[in-house]
Amino acid sequence: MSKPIVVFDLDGTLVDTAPDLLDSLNHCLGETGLQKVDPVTLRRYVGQGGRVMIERAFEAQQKLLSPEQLDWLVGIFIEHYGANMPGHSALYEGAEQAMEDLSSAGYLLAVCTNKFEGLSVNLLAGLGQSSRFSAICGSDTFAFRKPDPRHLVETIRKAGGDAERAVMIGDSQTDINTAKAAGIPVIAVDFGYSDLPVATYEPSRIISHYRELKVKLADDLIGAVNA
Ligand SMILES: O=C(O)COP(=O)(O)O
Ligand SMILES: [Mg+2]
Repeated sequence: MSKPIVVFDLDGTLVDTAPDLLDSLNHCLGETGLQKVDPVTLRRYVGQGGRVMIERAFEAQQKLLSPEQLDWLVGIFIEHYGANMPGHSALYEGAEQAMEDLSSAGYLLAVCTNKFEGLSVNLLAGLGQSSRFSAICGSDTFAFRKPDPRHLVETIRKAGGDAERAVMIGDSQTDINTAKAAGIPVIAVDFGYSDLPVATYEPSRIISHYRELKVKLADDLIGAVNA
C-alpha cells in the first residue's frame, strides 16, 4: 500500500507570497498605465495563477486586454517575479514543523498550485524546502489546473501517492472545490487569500495555525473517507 499524502496549495497556504505578488503585479500594471492594486484587493485576484490575476486587474479597472497584450504582461510578470525570489515571501509559522511531523509519521508531501511550475520550484528551493516534496505541480504542469480535480489527482499520482489516502490543504474556494470534486478531504487555512471567509465553501476542517495540522487530523480525515 502506498504512503498517505498531504498535498499543499502554495500561495496563501504554505507560503505568504502576497507582498511579492503585489510588487510584480503592480510592476506589470505600471507598464500599461493602470492604477496600482492594494494588498486587500490582491486577495480577490489570486487563486487561479498569474495570468488570471492580471486579467482580473484589467477587468476591475474596466480596461480592455488583448490576448497578445496578456501574453506580453505574463512574460513581464514572470521575469519580475522570478528575478526577485524568494523576496519577502516566507513559510507560514509552524509550517516547517508540521511538515517534519507528517514526514516522520510516513506521509508523502506534495504541492498542487496554480502558480507556474518553474516559479513554484524556484520559490520552494529559495526557501530551502523543495527536497521535502515528492511532486511540485503548477498551473502549467498538466493540460488542466485547479479547480479541475485532475490537477490534484495527477499531482498525487506523480508523488507516488494514492488519492484514497490523501488530504488537501488550501486557502481558497479553488482549492476546496478541487478537493471536493476529487472526493478528497480538504483542510482550509483561514489566514490565506480567500475573498470570503473559507467557512463559506464548507471545507472538511478549518485551521488558523499550523500547530493545528496534527498527524492525527490527517489520519482521521483519511480514515473517515475509508470507513
Ligand atoms: O498564485 C495564484 O494565483 C494561485 O496560487 P496557489 O494555487 O498556490 O494559491
Ligand atoms: Mg492559494
